[in-house]
Amino acid sequence: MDAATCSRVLPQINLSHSDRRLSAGRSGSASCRSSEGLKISKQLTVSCSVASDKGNDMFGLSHYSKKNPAGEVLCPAGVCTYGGTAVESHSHAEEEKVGVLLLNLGGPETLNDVQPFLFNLFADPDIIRLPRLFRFLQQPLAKLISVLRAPKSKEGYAAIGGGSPLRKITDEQANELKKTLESKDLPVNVYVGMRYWYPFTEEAVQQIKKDRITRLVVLPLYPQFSISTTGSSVSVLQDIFRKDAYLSRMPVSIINSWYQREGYLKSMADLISKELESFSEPAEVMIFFSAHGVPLSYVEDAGDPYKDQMEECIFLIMKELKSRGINNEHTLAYQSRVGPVQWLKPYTDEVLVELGQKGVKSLLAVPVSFVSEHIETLEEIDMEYRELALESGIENWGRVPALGCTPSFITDLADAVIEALPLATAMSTPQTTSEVVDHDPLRYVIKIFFGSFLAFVLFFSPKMIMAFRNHLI
Ligand SMILES: C=CC1=C(C)c2cc3[nH]c(cc4nc(cc5[nH]c(cc1n2)c(C)c5CCC(=O)O)C(CCC(=O)O)=C4C)c(C)c3C=C
Ligand SMILES: [Fe+2]
Repeated sequence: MDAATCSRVLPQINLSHSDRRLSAGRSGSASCRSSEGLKISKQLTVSCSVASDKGNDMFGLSHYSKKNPAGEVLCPAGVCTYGGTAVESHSHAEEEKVGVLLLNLGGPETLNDVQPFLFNLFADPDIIRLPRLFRFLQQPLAKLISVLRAPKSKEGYAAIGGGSPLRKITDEQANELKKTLESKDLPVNVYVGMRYWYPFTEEAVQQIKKDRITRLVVLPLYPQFSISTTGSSVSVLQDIFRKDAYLSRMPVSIINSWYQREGYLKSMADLISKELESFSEPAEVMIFFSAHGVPLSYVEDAGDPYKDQMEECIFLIMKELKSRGINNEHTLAYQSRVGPVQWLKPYTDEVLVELGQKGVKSLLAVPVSFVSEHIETLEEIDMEYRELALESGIENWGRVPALGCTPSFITDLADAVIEALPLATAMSTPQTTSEVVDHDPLRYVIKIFFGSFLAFVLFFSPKMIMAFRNHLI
């Protein structure tokens, strides 16, 4: 187990752990924009908790925010600020130093990174959601699944050049965003914090603290909110912030989702219409939106707004295309399922086969849940799904590139930051009752005892093992 994996195993992440990871000599801090802090002379208005309520109501998603175990306002759509007491900026006399923190998933940079990266991913309780009783099994299970999954994942990463391009692309987006904000008279430091690989979110936050940032906008690079992506990254951030006196007082504004922004929708429509032109008969092309899936239980049991937001996003992109006279047929399907449970349907591979059988001859694949090229665009869509589509009778295949550093898109992100900045309030939250209860040793022993018994029955039943073998190897 390397230093990264080891530090991930620690149940409570705090800044001293990330210190250790930084000193392990990896290049994590390189991505943090730590240039000399830039200053804003104008005094910013500080918002109050009304902003978060508005965010929830606006999208009708307050059911999920109520489920936040810490009892905090975590609105899944729009800009979210913290419901606690609005804290004014650190000092009226001091000048603001604004930071923007881009949150992303992270990806293995070499084939040797693949298994520890997968371990970090499966050790995330927002990715494998075990009942409370089984939580202590999270890390052994993550180890088991990451080892089982690694050979298939390595094949995929080998096929796209031996590692994920995510870090490079996210760094480029950070640079472009910084330049664009500067051109709009907002000097900022832009930081990159990854959830499962370098530079980890903890490292970025460490740098934010060192740079004495006084106001922060958090921008997850996922257009739609899911518990498994933005939700997970924001939880990590909350954990770090609530344990640190300086950070817990810092005004923060989190942009939980931004799929409904006009600039994003127009940028997507631009890419789609441009790509349609490469077909001999553009009007005959089926526009095939392929989104990363999530297990069905996220939506049905946990109230994940991801599916609703995805469907609304597709509706809005198609509306924009229609306003430009593009009236092609379209469909939405979900890709990249992992493990033995049911995921959001319809599945991309099954729909491609059906469309081929129905006589669709031209198809344009549009990755829609992520804004960078990554393994699931470069390998899964460009190689696996393309081959499947051609075998199924589709003759003309195209794929829309991810937004990456498309200027109109970066400009829209910059506008989103500018709009979110005045809404920032302190993130400070007290420790929750459930966290306190977890420290009761008797309850802990009882949980371990019954949990082990149930886990043995469940995980080592032949059905379960077959399910993992079928899907994971
Ligand atoms: C909106 C985007 C994403 C959602 C939702 C999401 C949920 C999710 N993912 C897994 C399991 C894996 N994801 C993997 C890679 C991966 N996932 C996303 C995005 C979303 N995931 C991206 C951008 C990437 C690629 C990173 C890169 O290196 O390029 C992987 C590893 C690759 C593989 O083996 O297929 C796994 C595993 C789950 C279980 C999940 C929801 C619960
Ligand atoms: Fe994923």
